[in-house]
Amino acid sequence: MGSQTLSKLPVIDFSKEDLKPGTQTWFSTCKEICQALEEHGCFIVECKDVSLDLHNKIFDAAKELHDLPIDVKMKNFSDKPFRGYFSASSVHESLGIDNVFALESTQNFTNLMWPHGNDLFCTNANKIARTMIDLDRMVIRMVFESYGVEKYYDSHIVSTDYVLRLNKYKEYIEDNIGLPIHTDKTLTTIIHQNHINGLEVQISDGEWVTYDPPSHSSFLYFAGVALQVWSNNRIHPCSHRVSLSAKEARHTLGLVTFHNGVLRIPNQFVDDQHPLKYKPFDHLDYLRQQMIYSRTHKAVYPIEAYCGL
Ligand SMILES: O=C(O)CCC(=O)C(=O)O
Ligand SMILES: [Fe+2]
Repeated sequence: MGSQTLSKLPVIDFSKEDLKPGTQTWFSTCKEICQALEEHGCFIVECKDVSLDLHNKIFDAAKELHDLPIDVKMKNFSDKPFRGYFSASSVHESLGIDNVFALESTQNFTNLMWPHGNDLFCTNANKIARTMIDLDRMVIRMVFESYGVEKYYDSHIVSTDYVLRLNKYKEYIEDNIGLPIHTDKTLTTIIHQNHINGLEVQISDGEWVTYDPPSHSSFLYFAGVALQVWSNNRIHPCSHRVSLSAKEARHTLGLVTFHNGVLRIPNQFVDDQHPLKYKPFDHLDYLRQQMIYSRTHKAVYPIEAYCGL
């Protein structure tokens, strides 16, 4: 953390005092965000909202969670994809707090994991989730304003589901693949990590770049496939992976968002140069079909095959 070298990933500063709707800083930041999403599908955000104390406490709490017995962690079940416990490799484990916008969900999750309660976990998970949701909403608002579709912002937010994932990658032993190369099947993903690097992102010229957060208040923002569909292909998710090399476990928090219902492409994205690329997109159905497809074909279900025109 705290690399002084110039980042190859765009870094967007959200800590400026005058970053308020209508200001010059707001407009220039909106432009930077859309450029970053169109060019790379991701960017680093520097926030001012995460204290070092919260950063440390949430990762202590995440460690305590992952130290629970496996049969307890597996109680974190959901019939919807990407919401409950899963393990993507021999060194990876992930739990999810579904509908994390509601404090009650974090309380229920905490009580499921610790029947005698764990206030420290609940309070800090709720705090970091609120920060990440606010960040996501601000980015989405800026994206909608930039493309001149702000009238759809409120209904879009109402239809967004927020899930907080708590990921652990074991220390490096022999297999260094924490998460294989993928693009996110979400609408958006925000990653916050402890002091162990490992997330690598493929930028637009094909180069793989390690995410080295500038501070404890940094986040990596990713566009998912649903944002690609929504933007009629203006925005593309980028490939990324997690590689392990450290002798210590890597912990990350991921706020993943999904569209609840059918996502339609705003008319503003369609013209002679940009013909309509996709049918209305049912995100949950796509995730379910994607899981079935990947099991039978051992490959990702291409979005064009699912709902391309
Ligand atoms: O944990 C990380 O660093 C990345 C996680 C990720 O890529 C994902 O959950 O899709
Ligand atoms: Fe990812």
